[in-house]
Amino acid sequence: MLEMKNVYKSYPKKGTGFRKEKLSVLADLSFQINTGEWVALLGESGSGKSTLGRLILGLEEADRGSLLLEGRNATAWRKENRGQMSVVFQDYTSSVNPAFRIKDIINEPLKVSCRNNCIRETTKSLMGKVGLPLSLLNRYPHELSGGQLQRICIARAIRTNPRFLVLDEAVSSLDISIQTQILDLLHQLKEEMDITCLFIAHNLQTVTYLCDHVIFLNERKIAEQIETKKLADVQSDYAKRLLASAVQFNGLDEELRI
Ligand SMILES: Nc1ncnc2c1ncn2[C@@H]1O[C@H](COP(=O)(O)OP(=O)(O)OP(=O)(O)O)[C@@H](O)[C@H]1O
Repeated sequence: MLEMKNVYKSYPKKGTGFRKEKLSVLADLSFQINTGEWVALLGESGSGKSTLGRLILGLEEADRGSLLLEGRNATAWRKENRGQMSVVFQDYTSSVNPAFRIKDIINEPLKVSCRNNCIRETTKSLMGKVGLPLSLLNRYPHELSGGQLQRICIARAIRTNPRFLVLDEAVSSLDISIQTQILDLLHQLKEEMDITCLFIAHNLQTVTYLCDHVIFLNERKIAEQIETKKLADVQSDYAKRLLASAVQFNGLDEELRI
């Protein structure tokens, strides 16, 4: 479905005036995601995960390297497949227009992808799918809880029945019990929909629940890519360290609960 080859990305360094110094964020990055796979992208804060997501979504351009979607140049693919790639961001509040009613927020994607053949869901069935009552449709975003609003963002993301979904820390800012509900919802969507997903995350547990593969991003490069069920066999020092800290944390958590 997606193939990234030798991609480089940098940003101008702030405060360097005319010297035009660059901050290199991704360097010589190559990986692929097969159709139907859910792949987690794990890495420390600032390691370039969201930048990578934005390159895939076409919100930013790589300095060099190539990105293919279903074997086609990504820019051409996106033009030909409007509504077939969507995203859910971490910050559900800023990703909706506060002046829009919920029904208009959910239907926003239809404005850009008006090909009727990709619209298979009614607003009603979509609300059922994300587990929300129809009575919310006439409300405004500030009248919903964080968990409800993130469900609305998910409903909007799947409005056009996309083939590729980017979840950029989509559960990170919700409290634990709501996180669990949203993860269950995503799990259900994974079962029901024919969708390929890049799941950008910090938390290893969310990843093991949802994803088939894990990519560890470290120091601008991919440290390792491995099947989730083989996580115990990671080879790179970075992935080993990240796993060890997660296991330690969970152990502590268990102790605290007792
Ligand atoms: N538009 C931008 N201009 C300049 N620098 C940027 C820009 N976007 C990101 N960066 C820098 O690029 C690096 C990677 O940022 P990015 O947001 O991709 O990391 P991340 O792994 O998603 O972090 P987090 O987990 O904290 O969200 C950071 O050092 C960040 O400050």
